[in-house]
Amino acid sequence: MDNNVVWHRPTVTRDRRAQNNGHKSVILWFTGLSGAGKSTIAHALEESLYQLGAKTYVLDGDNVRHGLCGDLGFSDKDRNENIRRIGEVSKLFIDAGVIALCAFISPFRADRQRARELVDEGDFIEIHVKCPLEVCETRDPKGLYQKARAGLIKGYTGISSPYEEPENPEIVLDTSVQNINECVEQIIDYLTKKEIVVPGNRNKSVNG
Ligand SMILES: Nc1ncnc2c1ncn2[C@@H]1O[C@H](COP(=O)(O)OP(=O)(O)OP(=O)(O)O)[C@@H](O)[C@H]1O
Ligand SMILES: Nc1ncnc2c1ncn2[C@@H]1O[C@H](COP(=O)(O)OS(=O)(=O)O)[C@@H](O)[C@H]1O
Repeated sequence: MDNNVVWHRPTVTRDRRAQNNGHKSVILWFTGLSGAGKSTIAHALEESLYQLGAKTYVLDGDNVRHGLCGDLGFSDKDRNENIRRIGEVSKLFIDAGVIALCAFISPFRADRQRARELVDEGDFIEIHVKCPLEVCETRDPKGLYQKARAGLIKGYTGISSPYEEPENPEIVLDTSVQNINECVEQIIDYLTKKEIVVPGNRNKSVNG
């Protein structure tokens, strides 16, 4: 980085924003196979958090790849860059006081670890959206597994490209067993226990 670029300290800090918002900001990082349910759960959770009055934003692989990451494909290198950019963007979101819900396959442990290391401990909550490949393939909401099996998509995660499961995620959901509401409840319980949000207390600050 250019040595002549100097960080400018804001007066409206993340702590002040949290006080104003009545909740803290964290990164909820959903990782798992395509079709495991990352986007479905992230959007359902966002709906619940929105109803609690929380400021949220979903960053979703399919959407982000239309814009910010529209120049990237699915080689290992492009996936590294995809997750690097999303890590940086999520960091800005939490600085802005927003709960960032990131739904990306993010198949590589090292990429997720790098994203985690961009922020302070406790700010990055890894959620493994677990689901057996056979179930994801049966769901196949976009018909892409079928195309991958037919050899029409090269390097498809779970078929011809690896998925590295998280070793120590903060939260594990098994969408072959738990329904969407149960998954959302489990995350809200976690956020409540960690005093990130205060359900039923829309306007009360969590920071004092
Ligand atoms: N318990 C569950 N949780 C989440 N989704 C479920 C569950 N049971 C069934 N589904 C269905 O599984 C599909 C999951 O698709 P979704 O797009 O959310 O997956 P994804 O992990 O975001 O995949 P991709 O990486 O391809 O975007 C949806 O059609 C959803 O309705
Ligand atoms: N080769 C591929 N591997 C995985 N997903 C793919 C591939 N080609 C297209 N997709 C689609 O792209 C989306 C996944 O994008 P990301 O979450 O952004 O992936 S990641 O691997 O870089 O984290 C899914 O909707 C998936 O169905």
